Amino acid sequence: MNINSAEIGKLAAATGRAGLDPNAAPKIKIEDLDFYYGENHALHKINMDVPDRRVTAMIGPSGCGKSTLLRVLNRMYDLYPGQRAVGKVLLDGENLVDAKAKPTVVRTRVGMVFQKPTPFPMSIYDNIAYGIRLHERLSKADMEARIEWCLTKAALWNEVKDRLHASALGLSGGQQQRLCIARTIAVKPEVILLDEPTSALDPISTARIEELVDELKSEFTIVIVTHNMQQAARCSDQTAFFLLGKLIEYGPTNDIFVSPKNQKTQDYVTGRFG
Ligand SMILES: Nc1ncnc2c1ncn2[C@@H]1O[C@H](COP(=O)(O)OP(=O)(O)OP(=O)(O)O)[C@@H](O)[C@H]1O
Repeated sequence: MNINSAEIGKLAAATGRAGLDPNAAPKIKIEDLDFYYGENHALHKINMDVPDRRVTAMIGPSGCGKSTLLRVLNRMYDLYPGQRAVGKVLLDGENLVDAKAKPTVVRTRVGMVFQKPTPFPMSIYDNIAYGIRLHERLSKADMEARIEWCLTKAALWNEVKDRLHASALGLSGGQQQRLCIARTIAVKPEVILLDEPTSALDPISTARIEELVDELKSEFTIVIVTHNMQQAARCSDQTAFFLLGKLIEYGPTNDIFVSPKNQKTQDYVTGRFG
């Protein structure tokens, strides 16, 4: 895609951003993180602070390690033998990649939404109740209240409230993705990871998800991987640019798009490579 840097700069500068409190502790502190797929050294000494209740975008060309880093943040790699992380990922000070941290607990605190909507082949209600029941025992009334709460947060309640017991597979792609976001929110995570959440969606559904991200950041810390420069410029407060498994530049989104310090960042955000 040919990207107009002036246009993206305007987008980045125009988005209302609260700015960071320099005294606030980061929600996630990544320290000297390396990651290996067997012999393949995919991430190299990543150091990065993810601010609390802000949107952090990860950008970079295919294969630079964005999804790998996202998968480290909720211990997804544990499901695959031979994959290992070395270093620290501190969530409020607790090292998530330490052997002592339980992956199931980590995944409750750090939820993930994937590229393609992945509803379970069951009702809308059960799609959400399923995850809640793994962690909590709620009365019927409390379960119903929780389901309404998370569907409202995911901007889907009005569209589905009269068909909660219909199959989730009957929803449109954009509605399915909002259901997946509702399902993630339902267990009250602290961090939400979004891996190219709109790449399978049409422009209207994409706009709704972007609005939703903006609303959700008042309560959740959000990390989004995107190939869409306009989306990163529109949605995020902080942007991290990766190349070949290394973090090249990280800072306020306006700076990354308008006045990057590194020539490689400049080349990427202006569409000169990648
Ligand atoms: N399962 C795997 N086994 C071995 N190497 C892998 C595996 N998954 C990814 N890699 C390698 O790790 C590196 C980073 O890949 P990753 O998927 O994190 O990149 P990415 O930036 O998310 O790319 P894309 O934008 O295409 O999704 C690449 O060199 C890739 O080939």
